[in-house]
Amino acid sequence: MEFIDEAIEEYSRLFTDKPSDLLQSLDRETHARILQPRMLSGHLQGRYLSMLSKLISPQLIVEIGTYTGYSALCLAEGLKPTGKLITIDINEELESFTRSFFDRSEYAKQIDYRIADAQQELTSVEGPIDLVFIDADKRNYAKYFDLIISKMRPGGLILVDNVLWSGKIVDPKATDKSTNALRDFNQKCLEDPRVEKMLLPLRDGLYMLRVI
Ligand SMILES: C[S@@+](CC[C@H](N)C(=O)[O-])C[C@H]1O[C@@H](n2cnc3c(N)ncnc32)[C@H](O)[C@@H]1O
Repeated sequence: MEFIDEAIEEYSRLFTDKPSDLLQSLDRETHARILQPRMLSGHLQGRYLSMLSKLISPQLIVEIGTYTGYSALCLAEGLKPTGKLITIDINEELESFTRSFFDRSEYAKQIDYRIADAQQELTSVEGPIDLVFIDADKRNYAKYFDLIISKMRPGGLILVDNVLWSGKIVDPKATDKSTNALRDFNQKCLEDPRVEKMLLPLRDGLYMLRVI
């Protein structure tokens, strides 16, 4: 399901800053060479992540689900000069492709790319975390949230991607495990008094959770 009319989306892209040459190249190469390129955040969401990160000016960003690194490079644009971005992905087959783009970026020294299962890796990440982007396996979103919430800086931001799941979230006929897990996750966040919440219908749905 497309949430926004294609012409409106195209107009929005026209009136939004273009991604860097490196990001445009990463987008093209991912579509040409890597399976499931739809997973890449893309132009509009990427610029949104970059702008939020610049507003926060984070010292520590944690990303769960690197894929080919598009969102990581967007989020890194807002890092403090001494800041660090930890990005975790379980898929070692993407490592050399993704690392080659990180290495060519001006943020190369600030990006700590880890090939690991996020649940295990997150236990060793120390806070305070200023900004989190959860964008991995949907069925474990609640576990990721539980693992990071106590490490967040008060006022920090947790962003969660795909929470509308191509519209399946509101389709009563959709009862697969990922859809149900996302419904439970969204409900859990709604009921959690530790976060302010805003579900933004950008792309596939971005849940914005500000830690109180
Ligand atoms: C939607 S993609 C991430 C897209 C990326 N954030 C972007 O916007 O360009 C999801 C990624 O999560 C990774 N993933 C799935 N299960 C994982 C796990 N248990 N631990 C770490 N990464 C996982 C997948 O390998 C995949 O690359």
